Amino acid sequence: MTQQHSNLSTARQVFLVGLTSNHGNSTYEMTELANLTRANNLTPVETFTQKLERPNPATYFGKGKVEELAEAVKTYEVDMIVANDELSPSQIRNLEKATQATVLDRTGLILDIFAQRAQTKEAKLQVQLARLQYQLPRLRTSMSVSLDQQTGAGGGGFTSRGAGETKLEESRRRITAQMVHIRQDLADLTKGETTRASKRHTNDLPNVALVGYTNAGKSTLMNRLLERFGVGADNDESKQVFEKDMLFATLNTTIRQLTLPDKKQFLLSDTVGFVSKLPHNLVATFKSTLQEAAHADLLLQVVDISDEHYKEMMATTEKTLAEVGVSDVPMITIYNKADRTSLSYPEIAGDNTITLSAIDSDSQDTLIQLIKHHIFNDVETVTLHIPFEKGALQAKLSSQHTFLAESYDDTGTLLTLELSKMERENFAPYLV
Ligand SMILES: Nc1nc2c(ncn2[C@@H]2O[C@H](COP(=O)(O)OP(=O)(O)OP(=O)(O)O)[C@@H](O)[C@H]2O)c(=O)[nH]1
Ligand SMILES: [Mg+2]
Repeated sequence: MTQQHSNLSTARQVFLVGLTSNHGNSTYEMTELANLTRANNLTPVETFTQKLERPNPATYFGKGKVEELAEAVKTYEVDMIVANDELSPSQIRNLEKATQATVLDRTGLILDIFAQRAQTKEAKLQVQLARLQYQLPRLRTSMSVSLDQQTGAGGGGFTSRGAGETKLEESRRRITAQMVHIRQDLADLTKGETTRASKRHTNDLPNVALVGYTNAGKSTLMNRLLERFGVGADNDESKQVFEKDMLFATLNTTIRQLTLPDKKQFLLSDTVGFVSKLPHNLVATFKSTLQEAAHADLLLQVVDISDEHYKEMMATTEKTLAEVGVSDVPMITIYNKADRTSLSYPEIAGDNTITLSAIDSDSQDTLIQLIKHHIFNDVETVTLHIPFEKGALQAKLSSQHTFLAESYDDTGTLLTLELSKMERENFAPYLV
């Protein structure tokens, strides 16, 4: 079913439907749903909401509202409805029957967008797996829809049922087998990932991770910092990431090394952005991508301060981070896109907050100072004794530090230099 939606013409008009309740923020969620809908090349023309504490188990909306919706579908000649929640297979089926329109739920919508955006092999496999998981219990619905269309029948008549049942089981088996395959491919890929991740950790450079709501400006900030400080020995380090004014521009994690003018270095990672009610099976399949932040020494939460819903976006980000198990990592909040507001920038408030514009070089400098304050605040002058046979270690230290003193004894070199707490722990065996 979801494949059909991806192939639609750009102008397809749809209705948005959602529930409001006493808790939750439905205005923001419906705005977000409209943005997600546009991101999937659909045009929302009207929004229908109903105040219900819980969705109607059969039809999502209550009876009267469903009738109103069916009327409107006829009047506006709209043939698709997008719901703000994940619906059960039977809710979709019943609502489709009552309104004669195709029903796409929030999960299907987000999965479609992810499928269109996925670029890397890992992201493609992750989306494919999440999609199959979503489709498996919904096979009957999607089949009856496609059968209806093929035969031109109104309601999936009895004649096609026998053949359909067998086909259904065959499809289930095929999908399950496909899922096993994809899981294996992902496991093989992730094995490489883990090796890379552990390499990064022995690399003893501080890890700083950009996180935040989709479209907040994470990739833009990454690129602007790379242009100025991405001068690693490996040319690849300065390679730019994809930035664009669209939801979910980034679906993978990129890690780059930054070298500041005083030789201090750290790793910066950019990753997939968040949205509220991120489908559970997407969170599960993207867990390894989303979890990059869990290993960080410092999080940079990028917030689009020019968006009136920025507070809800921050709450969404924090909720998603907790969901993927990121906790107790220090965080700087970056109020970005200040150039679109009347706020003055760059401006630091306290230790953990900065208002700035990613595209302004003063802002970038101020941000770097703040990052340095966090990750290099615990430097102490120490002396290390590096045995002569550890020449590579000494070379590495010299590429990352300025030595305050250097001398020799019978077995090795004595180096006096400034090291962070983390580095002191890593070099503990060599401390004098
Ligand atoms: N005016 C202004 N625009 C910005 C700023 N930072 C980012 N943008 C724009 O915001 C849009 C989204 O930027 P991205 O960097 O792709 O956002 P992202 O957070 O990486 O988004 P996802 O990858 O979708 O999670 C782009 O059109 C950027 O040009 C800023 O400081 N000021
Ligand atoms: Mg991005």
